Amino acid sequence: MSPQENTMTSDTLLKVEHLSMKFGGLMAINDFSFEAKRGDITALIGPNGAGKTTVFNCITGFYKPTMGMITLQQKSGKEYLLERLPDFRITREAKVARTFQNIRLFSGLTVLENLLVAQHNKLMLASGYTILGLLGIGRYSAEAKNAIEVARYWLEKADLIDRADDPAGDLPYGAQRRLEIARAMCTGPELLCLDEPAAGLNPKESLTLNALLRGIRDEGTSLLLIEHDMSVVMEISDHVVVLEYGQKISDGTPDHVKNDPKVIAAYLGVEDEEVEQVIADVENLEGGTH
Ligand SMILES: Nc1ncnc2c1ncn2[C@@H]1O[C@H](COP(=O)(O)OP(=O)(O)OP(=O)(O)O)[C@@H](O)[C@H]1O
Repeated sequence: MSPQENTMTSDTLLKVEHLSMKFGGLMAINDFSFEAKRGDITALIGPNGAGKTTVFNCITGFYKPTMGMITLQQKSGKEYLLERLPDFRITREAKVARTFQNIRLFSGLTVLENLLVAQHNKLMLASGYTILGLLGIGRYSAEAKNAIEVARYWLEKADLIDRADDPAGDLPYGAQRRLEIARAMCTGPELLCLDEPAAGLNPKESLTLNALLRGIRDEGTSLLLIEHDMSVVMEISDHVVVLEYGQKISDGTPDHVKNDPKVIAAYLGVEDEEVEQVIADVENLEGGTH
């Protein structure tokens, strides 16, 4: 491993350095480094099995990496070494929220209740963990009111306010995805990690999702997403990082990555020496269609 350089600037939100993750004999992530800037939507892409979810699981504390360092710098300048924290502290203190590939809502609770459960920690703290606190004496009732305001705010943003009292399980698939994102936002994250948010969405739902994600970024929460839907990635990302076989093969703007021969080769599954031929073929095809 090369010596660590301290290149954190005030706009660096997340810095992943020399990350490696081994499962038995399989090196799923191999010396992977990248940075995500505050205020950006950063996309992590790559073919199936490239290691994207493993990177997410290391950032959010579900896995402890075999090697490497993951630093999160909050707006206040406070830094957290995520690889050293248990997952609940990554959520609560470092303020990293996530959603999963499979929807994980409380389907029997209403849409609003799902958002209030997300704020449970804050409410319990305000109660002082006492029965008098819970009965509304002290800070609890003010916090409970605030929790409903926060929930309302994100329901409006996610275009779900009309469904607030319906069971979450009754919502269409795309609306459930937005509810998961709204629920994560109720925890007030600095970084929101989304694992394939557009999976299974129809084109209209996909557009609504794009608008929600841009809105979240514009309000000051940075996003890191894994996504297979390239139209979503190219449309909303500020920065794209590409993984193949656990290693970084490209890193830059959507336009840079889209035209990178290594990325084209990885997605088409061709050998490096065949890339130039593939690009020439693609250019010929494009020429033929003008
Ligand atoms: N808990 C685990 N135990 C053993 N191997 C694992 C584990 N998690 C992931 N892997 C392996 O690590 C490699 C990377 O998997 P990962 O799920 O991170 O890829 P991915 O890029 O997210 O794939 P996909 O796009 O298909 O979701 C794969 O070979 C996978 O089988």
